[in-house]
Order: sequence, then C-alpha cells, then structure tokens
Amino acid sequence: MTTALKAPPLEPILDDIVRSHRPQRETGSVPANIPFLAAVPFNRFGIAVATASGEVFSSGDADVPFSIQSISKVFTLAMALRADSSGALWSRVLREPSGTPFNSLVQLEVEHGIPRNPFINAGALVVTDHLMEETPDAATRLLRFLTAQADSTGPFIDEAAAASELSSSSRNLALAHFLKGFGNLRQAAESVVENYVRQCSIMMTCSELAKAGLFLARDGQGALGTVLTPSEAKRIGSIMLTCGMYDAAGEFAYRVGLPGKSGVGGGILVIVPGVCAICVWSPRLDAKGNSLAGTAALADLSDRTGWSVF
Ligand SMILES: NC(=O)CC[C@H](N)C(=O)O
Repeated sequence: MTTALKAPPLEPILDDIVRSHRPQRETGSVPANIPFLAAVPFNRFGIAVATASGEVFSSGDADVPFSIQSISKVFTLAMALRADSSGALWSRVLREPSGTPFNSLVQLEVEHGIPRNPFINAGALVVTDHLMEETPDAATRLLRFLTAQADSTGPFIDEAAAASELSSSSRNLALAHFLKGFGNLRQAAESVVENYVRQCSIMMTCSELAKAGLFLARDGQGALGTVLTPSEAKRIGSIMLTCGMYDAAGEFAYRVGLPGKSGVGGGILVIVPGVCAICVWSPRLDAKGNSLAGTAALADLSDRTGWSVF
C-alpha cells in the first residue's frame, strides 16, 4: 500500500537524509571496468523526489550530473516495450531474478543464450539489439527520450567515459558473443556493446532522473503524454522490484520495499506507484555494485515517509 505525500513537508526530511547519509569517510568500492568513475569524489550525495503532481524536491548534490550506467536499462526496456506490441522481445529475454552478478557469464551459457531478465547486462544487450533494428543509434534515441521526459537539455552522452569503458569491455563483449553464438543477437556483437556502453555513459542529475522516471509512478503517463500503458508501467515496476538490484534484489526489497534500479555510477532510481519517483546518488558501491549510502538513505526515507508497496 502506498501513502500520499505527508506533512511535514519533504524538504526538511531530504535535508536530514543528506546530513545523515552523506559519506564522511571513504568506504565501498568503484567499478574496476570503468576507470573514469574512480575519479568521482566519495562524499558526493544527492537526492531528488519528483511527485505525481509535478513538484520536485531535492537536497545535497541533486543537480550534479553523474553517470547513469545501468539505470539506463529501465528506460531502454520502456522504449522497447512501447514498440513491441507482438511481445517478440519476451521470447528473447526472461523476467526472472538472476541471483547472479550483473555481468555473469555462467548462467547465460547454461541457459542457452536467453538472459534471465532485461536488467542484467546480457538482457540489456538483447534489448539494445532489439532497439537497434529500428534505430541503429539507440543510445542517441535514449538520450532524446530522457531529455524529453526530464524536460531538460542537461543530459548528455559522455563520449570520453564511454571510450574509456569500451577499452576494458571484455566481459560485455564476451556476453554479446555468447548471445550471438546462441542466435540471440542480430547485429554485430561489437556494435551492440558500443551502443550499450554509450547508453550507460549518459550523464544526468538526480532531479533529471527522478523527473524522467516519473511515468513509471504515474501509470505510464510521462511529461509529454502517454509513454506506456498502465499495465506496461506496472510490469516494469515488477521487474525493478524483482531484478533491479541484481543479486541484492531480495535484500533491497527487504530494506526499502520499493521497486528500484541501480547503476554502478552510484545512482538508484526508485518508484513509489501513484506518488513519486525518487533518485538518490552516492558513488561508492557495496559488493553487489549498488550504492552503499544510497541504499541506506532509501531505507531511511521509506521508513520515515511510509512509502512502500507493502
Ligand atoms: N551495473 C551497472 O551499472 C553496469 C553497467 C556497466 N556499464 C557495465 O556494463 O558493466
């Protein structure tokens, strides 16, 4: 059950969340395969809440752009579903939690090239391949989608960061070649990985991401009208709840009680159906690749506001 926005007003709660959760010393890790992310100061912390009624509340570094990384997977899935009335995508990717790390190869081989879900890397590569059939430059299409939904010209693809990640993308290339070997990739493995990495390298702020994700909290209604049907929006929320935090999805559901999607840039996008979209960002990660301080802050916010799907 969700509850409506509560008094006292949100600003003091968000300010207090920032005071309590902004890291005071360096703990956690940065992703080994993206050298560029190691340079982001450990004490960055931002939070933004975009409400269904159109208000945005924020605190801390909510207007500092960061690398959205795997949060992009929510939006590419939304774009793919929108154009997939026949359901063809779901014959190429499942909707089950993987219980394995986001870049795991083992399960993909055992399960004959059908990824467990669209939010692990293998699944996102299939979604990217699907999008590229219609639009070869799916990353730029994603950027336009995000720019429109966030109602901001701020988002951009950090091409230098993408090039840096691409130079150490052996695992993602291996996943793409596995997919290709099993007949589940139509474009060249290299171009799908390049496109995927450029999607991950989009830079956005917490405020922009919260606004961009609002359609998921509003039955599919985005800034410029209908993005998805209510049933599609519900289903993306369900996949976020069960698969959005990789092999920490159960722990996150236990602590936060809301559908979320993380990225190794340290961002987490969370949906409170009917109420708001929340984005929190703090760059240092736990062992599963999810923001340490971000997860703790969301657990705290959920407890303080009563926002939960349970
Ligand atoms: N979990 C993530 O954010 C992973 C995204 C990253 N670009 C990768 O492919 O490894």
